Amino acid sequence: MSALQKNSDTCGIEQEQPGSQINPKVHWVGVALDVPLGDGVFDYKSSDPVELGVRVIVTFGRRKMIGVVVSRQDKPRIDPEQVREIEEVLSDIAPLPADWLRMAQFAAGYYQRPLGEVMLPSLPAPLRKVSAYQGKASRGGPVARMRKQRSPAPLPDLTPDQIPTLNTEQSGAVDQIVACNSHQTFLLHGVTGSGKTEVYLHSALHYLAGGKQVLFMVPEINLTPQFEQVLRARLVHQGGEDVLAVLHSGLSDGQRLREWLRVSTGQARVLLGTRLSIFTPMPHLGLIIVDEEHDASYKQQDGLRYSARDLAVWRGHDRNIPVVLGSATPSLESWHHAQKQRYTCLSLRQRARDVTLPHIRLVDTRRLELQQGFSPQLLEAMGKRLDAKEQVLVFLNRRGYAPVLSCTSCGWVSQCPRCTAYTILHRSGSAARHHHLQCHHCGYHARVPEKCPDCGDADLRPMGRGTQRLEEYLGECFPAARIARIDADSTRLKGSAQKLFAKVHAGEIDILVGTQMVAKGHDFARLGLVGVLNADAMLFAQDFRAPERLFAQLMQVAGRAGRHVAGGEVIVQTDYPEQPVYQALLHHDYTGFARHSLQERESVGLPPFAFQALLTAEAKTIAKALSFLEEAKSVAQNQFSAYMDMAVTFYDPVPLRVVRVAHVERAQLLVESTSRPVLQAFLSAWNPQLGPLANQLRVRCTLEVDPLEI
Ligand SMILES: Nc1ncnc2c1ncn2[C@@H]1O[C@H](COP(=O)(O)OP(=O)(O)OP(=O)(O)O)[C@@H](O)[C@H]1O
Ligand SMILES: [Zn+2]
Repeated sequence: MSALQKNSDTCGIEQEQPGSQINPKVHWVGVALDVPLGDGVFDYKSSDPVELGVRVIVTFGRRKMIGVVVSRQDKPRIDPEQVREIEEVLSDIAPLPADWLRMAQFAAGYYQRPLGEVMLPSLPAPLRKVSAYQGKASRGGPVARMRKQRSPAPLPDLTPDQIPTLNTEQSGAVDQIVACNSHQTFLLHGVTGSGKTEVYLHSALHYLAGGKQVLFMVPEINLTPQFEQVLRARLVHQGGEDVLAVLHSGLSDGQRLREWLRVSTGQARVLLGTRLSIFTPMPHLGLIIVDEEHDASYKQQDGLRYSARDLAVWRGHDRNIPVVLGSATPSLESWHHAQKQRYTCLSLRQRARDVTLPHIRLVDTRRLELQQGFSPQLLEAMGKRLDAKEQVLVFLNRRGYAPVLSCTSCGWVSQCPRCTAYTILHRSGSAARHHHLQCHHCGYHARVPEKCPDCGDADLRPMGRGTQRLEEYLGECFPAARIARIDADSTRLKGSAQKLFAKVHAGEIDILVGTQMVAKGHDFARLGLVGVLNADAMLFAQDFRAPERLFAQLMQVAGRAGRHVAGGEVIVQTDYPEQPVYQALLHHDYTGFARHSLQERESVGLPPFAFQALLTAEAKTIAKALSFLEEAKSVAQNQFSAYMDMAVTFYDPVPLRVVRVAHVERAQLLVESTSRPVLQAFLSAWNPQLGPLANQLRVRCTLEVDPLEI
């Protein structure tokens, strides 16, 4: 066994106890390390007292690592002879504050991860890399190096556009938010274009004036750079040049460190960031805003699978400050909390500008002849809008040229050799060198075969369509129109999404074709018509959240139409116009949709009326994955039967919808309870058994709490 054993008992963060005994000669501490063992906290010693929250360099096994001191104890929990000395105490930044430590501890417990795996990855990379501190290149460490560098040139002083006067609904909402001087969670439910941003801004300015910091979370920043500019322009007048810091995954390590330091020292007062920003220390935090709170990107999908929105509510409660969750289509979880008066609902029912919500038309495609997926109605409406010099948005949530390539004589279809999935035909431009087949699950690339690999026939045809094919077809239909496609392919290069959106905003684009990237948040001024293709694909998905997601997506994309000029229209093509999702959309009826969906969820005991955790297994074969899950289930039923009596229930292990990805086969086991504390207690007991079992059966497993996709 290595010199460092994992602590046998659960090592939480020390609650400061006045007068607690500390050995005068040796100081025993618990250090959280990014190591997937036990609770992620390991014993070390020091001859000097060490503060909680301080970062230290230690040796773990044979490696040097940076860790965070999270506890001090009278004696170590392993043989004192085996405890190593802390090598270096890093004092280039202040100790991580107590509330940050508390939140990390909460997240580790709630999401069932070792504490070190929560803490360390949430810090900017240079602060957790030993090489940044030791060796020739370190030059005093990353913080000192950064201070020596010149600060980036000051940003141009932007004058804000005309600041609108709040309408009655907006000022009512702001009044309630700013009147709150303790914890309260507000659900700002405002229809698309109702001016939620102004409510956030006014509330933020109020807390800034009171000397507080504001955390403003958004699902994505790359897509909405103009929002950052607007925010900056509005804030500098109150908070000075340095007021805004921005954090998202597109920043370099150095940029991220700089922004993190500015916020955690209290210098920058507003942090605009994506989900990772929830873990930034903010000494004067006074308000948290979560825009588009329903957005799935608040949920991290690997490593620590946390929900930044849920942690925001926790943090607000812990710091005793208000939290504002805003959306035109709140998640059913948040809506349910509001219905139960746990959250305070603030409603904006009207659009802020003098326009109504767009008119929605369902085009029944059952008996229609479609041309490349377009109904005659949609094409005609597009023509009219273009003639009137308005912009048109065509929404299809599928990138690539066609979802599969197929042989007309033998029925061969293009399949990924590594996954149970088709390869997608990609074709940007007409030259054959721009054509290839791509797997959207594992990234596999292949050239397009000249003839069928099975029968040799040369007649291979694309089946179905993606955004590239729509773009091509629209070019033929509307040769004079300037068309832009915005999807993950067209925006791969850094800055390209910004450029494309800037062109749309500048009126240099007539038709915008895009995936869900174009659906959110954008305040297009000239967009008159939105056309939605192939929404039905999401209608009958297995996941019980699929209708909720579809409805939110349709409401959001529809909400891009007619925001500044009257007469906006949305055309949704469907084979199932009678479906409740479409009927609710037709009437812009979020409330009705939510009521109906919650009733349904309640009657079958699904979230938010139940709490779930998902155990996923990955193995060489599906049989192995399934047998691990069976074994895990029987461990639960045999060893923890008390929880089964307390309403913890298991579904059967099942293969994932796409079973094999990159040669790995996957299955899942869903656990559910009507009580969150009971589920939590059960998971804490069960989870430590899973790692050893998985090792034994040569399976990789992950446990996810509150999974969004099932
Ligand atoms: N009080 C107001 N008077 C006039 N215009 C306003 C007012 N408040 C906001 N606006 C304008 O209304 C438009 C929509 O506002 P905003 O983008 O904040 O909507 P939103 O509620 O965030 O919508 P979505 O959920 O669709 O993103 C913007 O162009 C904004 O400048
Ligand atoms: Zn693949």
